[in-house]
Amino acid sequence: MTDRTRNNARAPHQDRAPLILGNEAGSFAHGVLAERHPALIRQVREAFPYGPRQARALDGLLDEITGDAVAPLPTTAHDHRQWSDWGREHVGRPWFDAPFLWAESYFYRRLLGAVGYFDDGPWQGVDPFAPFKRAELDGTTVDEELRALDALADAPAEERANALLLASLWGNRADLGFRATAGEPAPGEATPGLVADDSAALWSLLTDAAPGTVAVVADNAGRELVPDLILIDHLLTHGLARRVMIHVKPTPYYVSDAMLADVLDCLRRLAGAPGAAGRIGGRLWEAMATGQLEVRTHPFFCAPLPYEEMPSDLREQFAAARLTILKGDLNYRRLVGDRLWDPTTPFAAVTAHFPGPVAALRTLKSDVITGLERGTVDTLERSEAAWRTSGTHALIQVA
Ligand SMILES: O=P(O)(O)OC[C@H]1O[C@](O)(CO)[C@@H](O)[C@@H]1O
Repeated sequence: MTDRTRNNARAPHQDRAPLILGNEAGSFAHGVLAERHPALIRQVREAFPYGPRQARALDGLLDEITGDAVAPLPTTAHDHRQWSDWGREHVGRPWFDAPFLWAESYFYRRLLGAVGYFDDGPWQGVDPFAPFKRAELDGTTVDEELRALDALADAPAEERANALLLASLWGNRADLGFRATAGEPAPGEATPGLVADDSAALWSLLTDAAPGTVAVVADNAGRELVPDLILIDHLLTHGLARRVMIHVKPTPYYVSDAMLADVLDCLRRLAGAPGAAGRIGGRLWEAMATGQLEVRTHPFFCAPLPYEEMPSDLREQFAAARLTILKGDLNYRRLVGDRLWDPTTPFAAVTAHFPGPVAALRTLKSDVITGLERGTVDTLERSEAAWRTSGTHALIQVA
């Protein structure tokens, strides 16, 4: 048992920070529920020639989320019981009054229901976000990013490692959910900056003297997953990890979140590229075949719950890892709790529930933040109003 598994007590700050709800007009959370979700329904409706039943269901969901109370899942749904348990306090009440994390997660579940994702029939398992993910992965930006690997091939190992870590970190900026609202600027247009940088602590946990298993909890597909896979290749080829488990979503979620199909698309994209990228793709393909790289998934990854409430089978997997790398904003919210923390609340305190060493690699795209120095917070507050949510800033935090 590690120190962390023994230290399962609630962080002392846990009960003091309020949960983020969607009902404060002008807040980031309210904007997501009031603007991004309706825009996303319209985009999905246009991206497929859905039949009348699906179109009606999407229109109904649009009406519901913009005015009506939260409706339950149909009793025939495979996960009806689970969601009625999770939604006991929210079903029948306004969408905006629910915790932001719950409302977003349930929205994606309902969207999948509307397009028939779980129903018997030809639309079963058709990812409503696949056209957006595919367009991004096929884009020329990915070509440029892959070509840049050639220049890095001869760089000293440490420089290369840090460049790949930063590429994986900033890959989180390319989140398609951000693009749902027309006219919203793409994240990261301003000068990027790290608000916390524990990269030295991260590397110190990964030693080639006794490499262990590294868990990577992936976030977005495409332009985030490609650099994640490249970083994983670096860990494996330099003996910094004996095995890597990459955890992905079991069903489509938050628009661009990665599933197994997306991992395979990215591997094909890499393997089919010229130069260093192609070699990396070939090695990763082989690593999958030998089990050195393993894709895993779990229903908990689409649950509206913080990691503190993860089930024991997942907890055991993370406890066994030398390091778990959690990618992205949503994983961060679920790691520390979707709460309006004082930004100086220690990251180690709010992640004490996690069963093993954990690193968060995240661009800032929601109000949640912990572990900052007071001076950093003061500078950020003076410099830019939207530093918490615009994706212009990022962090690497380790505990
Ligand atoms: O892909 P990421 O980095 O998890 O970001 C998803 C983010 O999108 C939002 O849901 C808004 O749509 C954020 O609140 C959320 O955390």
